[in-house]
Amino acid sequence: MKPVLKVFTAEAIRTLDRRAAEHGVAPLLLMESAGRGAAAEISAWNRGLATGRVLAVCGKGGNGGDALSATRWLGLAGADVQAVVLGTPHGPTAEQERAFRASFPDRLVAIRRAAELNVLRTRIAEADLVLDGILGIGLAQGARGLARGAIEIVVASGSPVVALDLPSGLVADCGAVPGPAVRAELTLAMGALKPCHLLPPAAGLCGEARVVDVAYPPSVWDEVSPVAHVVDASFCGSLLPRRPRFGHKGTFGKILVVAGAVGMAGAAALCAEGALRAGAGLVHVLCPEPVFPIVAALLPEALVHPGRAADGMLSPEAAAEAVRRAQEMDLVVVGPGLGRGPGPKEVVHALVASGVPLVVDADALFALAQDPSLLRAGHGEIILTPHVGEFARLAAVDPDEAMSDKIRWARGMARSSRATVVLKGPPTAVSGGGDVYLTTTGNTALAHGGSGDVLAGMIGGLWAGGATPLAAAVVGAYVHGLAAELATAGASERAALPRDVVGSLPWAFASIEPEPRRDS
Ligand SMILES: NC(=O)C1=CN([C@@H]2O[C@H](COP(=O)(O)OP(=O)(O)OC[C@H]3O[C@@H](n4cnc5c(N)ncnc54)[C@H](OP(=O)(O)O)[C@@H]3O)[C@@H](O)[C@H]2O)[C@@H](O)CC1
Ligand SMILES: [K+]
Repeated sequence: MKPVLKVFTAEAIRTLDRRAAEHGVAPLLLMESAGRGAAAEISAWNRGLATGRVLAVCGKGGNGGDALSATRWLGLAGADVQAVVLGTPHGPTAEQERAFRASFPDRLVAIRRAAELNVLRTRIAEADLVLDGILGIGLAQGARGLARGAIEIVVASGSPVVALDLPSGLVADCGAVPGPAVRAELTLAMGALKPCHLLPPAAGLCGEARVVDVAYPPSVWDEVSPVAHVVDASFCGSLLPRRPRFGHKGTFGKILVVAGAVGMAGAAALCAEGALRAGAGLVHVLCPEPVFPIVAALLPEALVHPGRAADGMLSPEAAAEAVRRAQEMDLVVVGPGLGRGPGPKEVVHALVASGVPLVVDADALFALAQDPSLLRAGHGEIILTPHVGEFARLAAVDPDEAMSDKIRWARGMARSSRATVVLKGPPTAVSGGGDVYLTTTGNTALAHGGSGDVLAGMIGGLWAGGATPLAAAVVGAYVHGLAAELATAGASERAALPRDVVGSLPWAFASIEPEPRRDS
């Protein structure tokens, strides 16, 4: 079973182009397939706009050539087309310019200097739809010169924009927005998605992203490695641990949740419920004695143990009990609502040093960040589940950098810490140090305190049930997002809470479970 969508860097795309040329497929052939495919996609997306007044804004590079080709095809199908070309095109883009002029004489104007950009302002005011072909994967930093001026005019116009390959001004390989950038309603990624189509904040400028087929010989796809995979329901379904028909609660895994503090009992309960609803057979909770009755009352299915407490948190003396109980379990989820202080720190350190399999979340990540050498020292199998802020603290990196380049950061931390890293979304990036998997399910219902606690529990539940750490992390993140979508079907994302999401998990899992749901 393969993940649906592969994500490629600009460098990988250039390799595809090179390999295609070696197979005798010239750049102009690729460009023409891209342009024609884009025109068909635009027509399917909005026939009204596609047959109205269409203006292509074209750079001198390959992206401009795509726009010229797409616009020529829209014109041949009846649209009223115009093109503005910035600078002097070269290579296949010059061929596209010739072809456009041949079909539509007097409909193409070339701009050579910034002083001439007023022509673009006038044309754009008359257009129903703008095709953005100013810059594509050729941009590695903020746009300069004519291209920058044109981007600013497109942005100021407020016209509906379809971006070819990517909105001009974005850098293909990450989610950073290094300067002025076009905001598109539809982005037509040529051949494959690039990281900028998925990672914020750039992804927010792409609108709907669709992939247009480019005429690469099929075999060249096997010659380049994707930088990430976007997973889907059938892929996640194939990773689900099996549930033998005659299984019992002992078959499906025993988990210890070490969580909770005064004022944060709910975190422990949500985490334990996530574990149970992900299929764990038995879930024990070790929480500070003062919150023990609350956690027990919140979740009748869990076995709750009062731990020694100080300042409303587990005390350093609870560490020995945590390790003792952990050794009787398949794995431990530690961190939700644990609090920050000497007790939680001691408990986390003791669990890491004991070598038990661990899902490390929330305040346990904080404790780890106080002493990152713990992760470099010997430890058992670990899944780290940081949000961007927790990741930034752990990796000593700027949060914006971690967010916009999370594919690279998730893989890097997985390698340096020998852990499975779940860098939470949107999208969530999961890596065990090799391939990176992106889950794009979910919505803003997950932006409520308590969501992460549910996810950490789910990942523990899947892992204890027999999934590999990587599979548990991928499936957990995917299904958690799916449950948020189900919880908000016909309901508001602002009002759907983590307990609604956790309550939707039976249906979210059902939607990915392969048939038959149980093995005999
Ligand atoms: N096989 C193919 O050919 C296929 C190509 N395809 C299409 O081609 C696109 C890639 O084409 P590309 O490589 O020509 O890059 P592209 O994004 O058009 O920009 C190049 C221009 O940008 C300029 N420039 C650079 N930095 C800049 C800056 N900071 N600020 C301002 N300008 C800057 C640079 O100027 P220069 O530095 O040369 O003066 C150069 O003129 C790709 O995204 C896809 O759409 C697909 O159809 C598939 C087949
Ligand atoms: K573009």
